[in-house]
Amino acid sequence: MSVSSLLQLNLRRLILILALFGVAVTLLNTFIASYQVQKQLLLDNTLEANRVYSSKLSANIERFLQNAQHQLQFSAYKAKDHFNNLNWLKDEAYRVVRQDLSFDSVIIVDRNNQIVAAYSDISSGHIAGVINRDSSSSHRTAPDVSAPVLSPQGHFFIRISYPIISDQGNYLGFIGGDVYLNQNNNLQHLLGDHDYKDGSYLYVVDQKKRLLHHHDPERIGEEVTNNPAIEAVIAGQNGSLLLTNSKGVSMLAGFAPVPATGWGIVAQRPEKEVLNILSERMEAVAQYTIPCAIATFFMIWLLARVISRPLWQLANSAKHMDTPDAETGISRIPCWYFEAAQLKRGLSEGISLMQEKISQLHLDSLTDPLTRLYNRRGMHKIINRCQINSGCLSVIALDIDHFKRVNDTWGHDAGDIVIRTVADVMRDCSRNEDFICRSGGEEFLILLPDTGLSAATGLAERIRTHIEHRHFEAIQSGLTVSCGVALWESGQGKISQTIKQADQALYQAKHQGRNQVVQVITESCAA
Ligand SMILES: Nc1nc2c(ncn2[C@@H]2O[C@H](COP(=O)(O)OP(=O)(O)OP(=O)(O)O)[C@@H](O)[C@H]2O)c(=O)[nH]1
Repeated sequence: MSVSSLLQLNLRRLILILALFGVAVTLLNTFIASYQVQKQLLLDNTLEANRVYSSKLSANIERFLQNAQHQLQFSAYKAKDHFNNLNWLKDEAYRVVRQDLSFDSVIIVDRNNQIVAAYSDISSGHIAGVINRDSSSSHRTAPDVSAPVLSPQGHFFIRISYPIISDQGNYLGFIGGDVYLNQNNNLQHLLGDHDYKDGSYLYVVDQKKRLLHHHDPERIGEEVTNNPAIEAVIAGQNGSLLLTNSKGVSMLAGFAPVPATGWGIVAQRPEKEVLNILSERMEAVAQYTIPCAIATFFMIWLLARVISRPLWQLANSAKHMDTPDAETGISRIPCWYFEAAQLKRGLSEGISLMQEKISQLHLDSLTDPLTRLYNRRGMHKIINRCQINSGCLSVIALDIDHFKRVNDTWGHDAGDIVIRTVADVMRDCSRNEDFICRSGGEEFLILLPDTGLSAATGLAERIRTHIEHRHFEAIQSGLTVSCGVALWESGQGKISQTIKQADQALYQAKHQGRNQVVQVITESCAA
């Protein structure tokens, strides 16, 4: 197949190109729409999941702090009755630390801010000292959660304290429980119990934007600035947003404040991790879509073939419209849809009309329009055909006598009617297989295949007699004809020679007085 024929557009290729274009655009649209929708969905879901997670954690921390305060409240209530019993106070400090993992150390302080009892469960065993409760403060009698404090050992902790009030309502001191932010305690369990496999993590900041909890221990205590999530959460907001963190990584952050402490909890996940999931999903979409698209394209290719086939076949048949079996060929083409069927009908009608016209033209070219007898061209065709046949052929040359007088007397139109009537008589008297030709104005030739001289002469006589006794309406009278008859036998020479002989015999008949038949005597064939 040449390059130019490959580049040539046809219906099948046009349908295929259209289908390919349609399938590609649809696929692309599906992909883009699916990508955008899924991306937005994943981002929104992740943001919401982080917001919910940080809110839940915030509520748990609040509950933890309330529980811790309840514990201290109970101890303060008991301690008021034993405040002068140092052993009891030490046992109480020990009990509070050891009864669960709420506190890492406990101190009991008198009204002069002097520690009267203490117990620590952390490895270094230190006591952070009296902090954060100013005895002159108006808050001295209220329960309290301190801001994060850096211990002399460099560890952040908070102190939850509860005042000890005597039955008379006098302030005796307070009991304080320290919770270290890097120790094995309940608070740490709440913050640290997270799965970081998908890149998610959380951190906690205090009001000074310092990191109190972070999966990277090196960053604890670091002050974080220019982080919109931190700014929002320490302002007491609960929400989510897409941000770029201090390392330049795009993060999906959800945040919630802890009202009791003013802390902010931020749970976040790298956007890249979410987009990785999206890529995997899009690959899955492609895996489902592409085979379907290929199948669709294949179906369209098949359909294009089926649609274009009748048109191809009709076009090919139209190239051979002039052949006799063109119409049959077209009628066999299956046209299963309306337009092709219409085209087929149109072609069939066109072919039959054209063939009718061709036949008519062919007939017209061989016949004389006045008499519908063969003209000279038709006559030569017949002679050529007869020439190659074996057997014999008789020739009658016939001429209307004194026809000039008919024209002169009755006019040319009447002359035409006479010529037509003579032709009809010749047709009526001869056989179907005989050929009657109008060889000139009022001259005729009758070719009689396989007919001997006497039979031919008999026919000529019959015609002559018929005309002699006929009344011609157009000229209000009768007329006569003269005939010359000759015989041709195969191997004898040319038929044209025999025609000349018949003409000579006719001339002789005219010369002898007209209205007679003269035959050329040669060796006759069987009549
Ligand atoms: N009406 C009519 N006349 C024709 C036609 N063809 C030839 N003629 C006339 O036929 C006449 C032939 O005349 P001539 O050849 O002189 O022969 P004729 O008068 O028949 O005399 P003879 O043949 O000797 O008997 C002419 O007058 C032609 O004009 C035709 O188609 N129609």
